[in-house]
Amino acid sequence: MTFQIKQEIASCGGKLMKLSHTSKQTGTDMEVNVYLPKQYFHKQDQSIPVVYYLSGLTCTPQNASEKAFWQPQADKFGFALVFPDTSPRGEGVPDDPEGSWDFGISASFYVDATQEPYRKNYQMFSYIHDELPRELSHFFENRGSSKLDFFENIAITGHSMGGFGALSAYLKFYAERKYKSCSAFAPVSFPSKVQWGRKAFGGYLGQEEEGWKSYDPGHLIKTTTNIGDDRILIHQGTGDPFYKEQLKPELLLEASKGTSWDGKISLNLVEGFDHSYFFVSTFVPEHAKFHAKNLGLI
Ligand SMILES: N[C@@H](CCC(=O)N[C@@H](CSC=O)C(=O)NCC(=O)O)C(=O)O
Repeated sequence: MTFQIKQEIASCGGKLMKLSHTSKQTGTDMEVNVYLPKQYFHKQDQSIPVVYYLSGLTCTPQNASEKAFWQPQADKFGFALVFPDTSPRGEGVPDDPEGSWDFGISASFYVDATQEPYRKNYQMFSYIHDELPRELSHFFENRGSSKLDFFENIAITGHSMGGFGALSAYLKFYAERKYKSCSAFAPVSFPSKVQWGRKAFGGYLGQEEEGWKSYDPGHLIKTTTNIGDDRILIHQGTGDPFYKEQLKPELLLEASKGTSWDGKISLNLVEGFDHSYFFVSTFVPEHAKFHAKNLGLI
C-alpha cells in the first residue's frame, strides 16, 4: 500500500513529510514522519543514509519531529530521519485493559505479539524493520534526484521504550550488521527486570520468560558477539523520575561485563536532566555525530 502525503512542512534546510499508509503487519493505518535533509534537494544522484528514531510511551511520530531538534543535525551531516508511530491505533485495536499508558496503544514495545488479543495488530517488530523500510523505499524510489537508503547504510536510536526498541533491534540484527550504529536516550535497558518491561513482555509475548530473551538487550548483549570495535552510546539523566525504577541502564552495563561488549557501552549519566525532550534535544547533537561517523558521513 502506498503512502498518502498528509503534510509537507519546510523545516530547517529540508522538509518534514507527514505520511500515512495501511500496514499489512498491523492491519491498521499507520502514520510516519520522514525528514528529508537539505542534501536530498541540493545534491544530485547521491545516496542519503537513514537514521530511524523510535519514540517512547504515549508518543506519536509528532513528539520527536517537533521537540527533539534532529533536523539541524540531519542537515549538518546529510542523513534522513524516519519517525515511526509507537503502536497500531484505531477502531478495534486492543488497548490496556486498565487503560494505563504503559501498555497497549502508544506502548507496543516494538515486538511482534504472540498473545491474544494483541497478536493480530501488534506486529511492530516486523512493521518497523521490514514492512516500513520496504514501503518507504518503494514510495521514494522515483521522487527526487537523490536516493534514500532505507536498508543498507542505516542507524537506529530511540528514547525510553524506543531506546529499548533500538537496542533490541540493533543486537538482534547485529550478526548481519543491519544497523551500522545504535544509540539510546534513557532506554528501558533490561526490560525483563523492570515493571514496564515485564508487563509489556508478559502481555505481548506471554508469561513464559524464555520467550522474552530474544528481545531483551540484557540477554542479547550476552549472546551477541561484538566483532569489531562497535560501541553503543547511551545518555541518562540523573533527574529522570523513571531512571531508578524502569530504565536502569546500569543493569545493561552489568550484563555486558565479561562479554565482547564489556567497555563498549558508553553510558553517560548527565547530572540533573529529566526524561523530557529538553533532555533528548540537548544530547541529540552528540548522537547525530556518533551516527554520522558510523554512516561514513564524517
Ligand atoms: N504520560 C505520562 C508520561 C509519559 C512519558 O513521559 N512519556 C515519554 C516517554 S516514556 C518511555 O517510554 C515521552 O516521550 N512523552 C512524550 C513527550 O512529548 O514528552 C505521564 O503523564 O506521566
